Amino acid sequence: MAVTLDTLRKMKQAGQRIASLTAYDYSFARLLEAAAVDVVLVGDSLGNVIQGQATTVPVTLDEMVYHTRCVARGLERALLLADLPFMSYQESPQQALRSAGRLMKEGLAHMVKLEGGAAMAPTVEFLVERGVPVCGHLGLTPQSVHQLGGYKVQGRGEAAAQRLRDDALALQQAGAALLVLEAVPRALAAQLTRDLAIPTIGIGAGVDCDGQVLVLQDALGMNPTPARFVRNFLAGHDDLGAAIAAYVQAVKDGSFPAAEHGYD
Ligand SMILES: Nc1nc(=O)c2c([nH]1)NC[C@@H]1CN(c3ccc(C(=O)N[C@@H](CCC(=O)O)C(=O)O)cc3)CN21
Ligand SMILES: CC(C)C(=O)C(=O)O
Ligand SMILES: [Mg+2]
Repeated sequence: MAVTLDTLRKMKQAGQRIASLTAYDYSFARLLEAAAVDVVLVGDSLGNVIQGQATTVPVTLDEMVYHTRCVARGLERALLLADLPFMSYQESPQQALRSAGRLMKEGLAHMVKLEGGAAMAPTVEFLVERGVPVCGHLGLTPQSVHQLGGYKVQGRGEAAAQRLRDDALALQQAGAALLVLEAVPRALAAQLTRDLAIPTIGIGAGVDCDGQVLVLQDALGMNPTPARFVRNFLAGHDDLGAAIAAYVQAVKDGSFPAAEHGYD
């Protein structure tokens, strides 16, 4: 049975963890599908791992559409989530709707993800009211790297934690159906996950999120300078399919992430 927004909601309620990985092409999409990955994300991290760029900032909407369409051809059950790239949605709700429309009509995405908090809530509401499922992304938002001053943990300290809580509630209130939490302290992510009705997907946010996501190349040991939250799942496995199945299993049984993959 296909994974839908309703499936994810019910998984949260039942305490079943959501396994997500990125993919950028048909061949890997098939491998993820075979391993029963629940949510396949065509991330703008393709700027880093496909194009070799330093950040996600230069990634274009045309590039996202192309990779999303490639991935779509390899999927059957998984929910296909695609990132809106930098400056394809920040200008106005109308711009966001046009960009999301391309990811869904040409890329065949089921849902789009955008970075940002309360300031993006009117855009989220505009999309959701017009039939576009939206996933939020809070904490370390890589499109803002030049503003954040690097890839650093977010939400440390009471003021920053309160801002993150307010942002999360604003996104949920606006109709977001899913929320990625990146590089935030474990206790804060746990609290957000408890307080929100919508599922949270963590990356460097501890084991208490409703699901986990990693960049595929990171999970396959291809990152020479991995962040703390990365584990190489290819180690000890004979092929890519077994490595991806091990990731799904570790997310489902709560053995990944371990304490060493998170931030206090
Ligand atoms: N291959 C890849 N994996 C990713 O997870 C990823 C991308 N690319 N591109 C876009 C962003 C950038 N991301 C990053 C990159 C580096 C760190 C990192 O090295 N963090 C350090 C310091 C954290 C701190 O103490 O403040 C770490 O050790 O985790 C985190 C997230 C996450 N995203
Ligand atoms: C790391 C995930 C959450 C992402 O946004 C991406 O791959 O672009
Ligand atoms: Mg992204």
